[in-house]
Amino acid sequence: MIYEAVNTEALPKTVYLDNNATTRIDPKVLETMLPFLSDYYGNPSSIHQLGATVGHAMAKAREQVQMLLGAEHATEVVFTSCATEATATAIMSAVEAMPERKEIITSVVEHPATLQLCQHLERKGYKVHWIGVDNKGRLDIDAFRQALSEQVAVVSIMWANNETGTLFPVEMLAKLAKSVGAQMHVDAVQVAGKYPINVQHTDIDMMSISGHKFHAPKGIGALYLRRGTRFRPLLRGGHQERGRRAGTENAASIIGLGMAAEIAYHVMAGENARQSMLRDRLEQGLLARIPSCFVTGNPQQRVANTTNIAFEYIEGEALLLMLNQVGVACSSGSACTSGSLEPSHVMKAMNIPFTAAHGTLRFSLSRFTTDDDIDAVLNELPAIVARLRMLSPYWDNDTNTGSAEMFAPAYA
Ligand SMILES: Cc1ncc(COP(=O)(O)O)c(C=O)c1O
Ligand code: FES
Repeated sequence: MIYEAVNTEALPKTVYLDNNATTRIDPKVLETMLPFLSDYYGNPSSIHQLGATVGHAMAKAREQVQMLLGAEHATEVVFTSCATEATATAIMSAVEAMPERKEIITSVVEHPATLQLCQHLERKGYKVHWIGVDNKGRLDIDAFRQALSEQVAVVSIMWANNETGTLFPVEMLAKLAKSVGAQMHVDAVQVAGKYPINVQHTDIDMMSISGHKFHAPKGIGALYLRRGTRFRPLLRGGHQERGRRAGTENAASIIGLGMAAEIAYHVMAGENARQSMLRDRLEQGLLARIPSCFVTGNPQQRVANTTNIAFEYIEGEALLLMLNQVGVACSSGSACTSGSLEPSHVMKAMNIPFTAAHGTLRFSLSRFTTDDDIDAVLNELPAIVARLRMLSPYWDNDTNTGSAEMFAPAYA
């Protein structure tokens, strides 16, 4: 036997609250894709019927994504392999298209796709203005204004933070960027499909989105590229995507992304109302049942599906493992940083105390989240937190309170 199929029957039923890491593919999306993984295998660049069929389906997908983003033209949508590629394309294009400008503005709470690239460019000699946030995760707008000058090639700021869901006022920031002639790139990965976007009526030049965050497959993304934006491709080669992204297209995933965009567009308003009710019930239920915990980020300005809660004096990793044992999947910090013992860069940037930053859990909902999922967490988590606190050196079981100084008077 060449391969062994995964036995999905063996998978336990999961209460899946990790949708900011990735989402399940919507069955309708999968159904739309399947013919393009079997019968319709032509190359969309070919002249013959088999290729043209794929080309037509991709054109429809481009229009579906155009609609989700509120773009003026479908040709402003460039399909990429993921949002990381879209972001790299946007930032590298801006610095290459305007070589006389040697500065970049970004924030300290970006996803590693942006952070790591900007750190790389810093090592290459670019001046990067790292804009900080306050303890609610709100961007320091004064620092942002001060960093603006005609030396800035690109401003790259996320719309919603993947760990806390906190929204940044990117439309206003885009206006400011435009006033100095800088290009504006927005990482809209955690907003697309969850929050209305109408890019046409903004000064945003470029925007990255990722299919797997809204029920399309992993490994497909798109870059919105406003018509007239000075541009240099990251991948050079064939003429695909009008020369803006070479490489034979991932046709089936593009078609899946289109369908996911169309579904999200239609269900968004209702789902936002439904998910924010579920999210608030989860949040308020946990805050009421568990002492010494608090919500991080800005509850007044955030996407509807996310809550990030710090459970003080215990370890997020231990919480995750124990939740996993009872079939609940969520995450601690962001999936990409969870291999490290350091608290996430987002928690550090908000100055969340050490004893709380280590115990943060992110619950992120989707349109597949049910009332029962919320009940499962409300039923299981209080006892898990209590059990872990009994073992915590920072927790006093007599008074049922914690303290950073209890056993470790000096921690850095
Ligand atoms: C805010 C944000 N930006 C970018 C990415 C990267 O997306 P992709 O996995 O498509 O490269 C993610 C996903 O983890 C994200 O949450
Ligand atoms: S790669 Fe998944 S949260 Fe960043």
